[in-house]
Amino acid sequence: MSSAPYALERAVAISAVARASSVTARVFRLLVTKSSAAGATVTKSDASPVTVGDYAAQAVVNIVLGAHFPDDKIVGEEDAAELRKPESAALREQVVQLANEALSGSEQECPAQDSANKWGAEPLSEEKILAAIDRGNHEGGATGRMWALDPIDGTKGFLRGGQYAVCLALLVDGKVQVGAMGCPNLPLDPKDGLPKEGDAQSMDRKDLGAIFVAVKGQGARQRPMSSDKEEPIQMRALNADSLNTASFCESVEAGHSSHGTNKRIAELLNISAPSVRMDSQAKYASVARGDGDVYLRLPVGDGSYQEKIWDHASGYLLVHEAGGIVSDCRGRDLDFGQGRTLRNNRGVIAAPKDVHAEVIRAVGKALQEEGRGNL
Ligand SMILES: Nc1ncnc2c1ncn2[C@@H]1O[C@H](COP(=O)(O)O)[C@@H](OP(=O)(O)O)[C@H]1O
Ligand SMILES: [Mg+2]
Repeated sequence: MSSAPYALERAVAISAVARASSVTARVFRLLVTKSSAAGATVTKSDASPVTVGDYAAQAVVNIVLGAHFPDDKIVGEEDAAELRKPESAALREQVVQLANEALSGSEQECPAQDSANKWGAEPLSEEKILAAIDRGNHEGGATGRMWALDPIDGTKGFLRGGQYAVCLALLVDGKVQVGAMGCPNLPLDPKDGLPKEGDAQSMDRKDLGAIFVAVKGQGARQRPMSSDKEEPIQMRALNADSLNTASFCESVEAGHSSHGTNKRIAELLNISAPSVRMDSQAKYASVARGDGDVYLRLPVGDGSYQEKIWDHASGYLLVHEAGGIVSDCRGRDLDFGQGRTLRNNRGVIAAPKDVHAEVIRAVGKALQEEGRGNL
């Protein structure tokens, strides 16, 4: 193991994300109905895949973290309250089984050196799995060590067979120090193109699945889901003269980010390429490796929605370490030390560092035009 700062945290985060990503990919395959016919569509049988996948992935990550860093706090999206209800018995059983399967996986499947299985060789009891899920209920804050976890970010993408991400980040005194993101449906090489959503054959492509990892001050890298061959990644370096050649990405969901405002910002910047819509923090990974350049997440309506720290922490560090800046729509740094939400920020803008200020000027102008200059 390297002696670089946060080397152990980095390795454990990769391992946790790899194990959790294998759970989510398995859940998708088990619980959706899928025909093997060419071009067949994937349709989900009900809403349960995401629930089972979320809980099992959060249990796995929290158990791996707990085994290595028992004193660290965890701010996770899920808790086990629903799962503990008598009527959830069947769901609970699936979660326990899936989590135990992922935790017993061999080192080959999860090459990040936690094969010692510090949680023990025996399957964990139902109560231990539920308690592990509930370890994610920390309130966050500006002091100490804590992990932010989104076990399935981009729930809607997951259900559609589109993009989703398992996102984990270590915050120390409110600053992101380590970020790891598993993107099971993202091609390793962007030239291969995104899989067609919901297309069974496309989902079985062997070139899909990447883990992105960054440590503050040590750069950003990507690696395949199933090997430890890492490559550095970098944003495209844009300047004022080339900004009009940029491409930008945004959420698929019109309720999560104002598509109209995003479009106007692109117009103001003379960007003519249409937006790329993608679910989850895979957007951060995509711009961090230069598939696209700018990520626009302009709030809808009065901007009262508070973004969640687990929806941005790992992506924020990836982009910073790949040569970019991530801020809110006024250009303020994201403040991860305010609890479970980014309550001091509104919206999110990620761009290469030399053009970020220019993008923020266009954001301000577009919001003024809409009478939302006070956001
Ligand atoms: N009104 C809103 N504005 C912005 N983000 C929202 C939102 N409502 C939900 N979200 C968040 O948007 C995330 C998905 O991001 P994206 O739209 O980029 O795919 C969701 O994460 P989950 O899918 O983990 O619930 C959810 O936390
Ligand atoms: Mg999320």
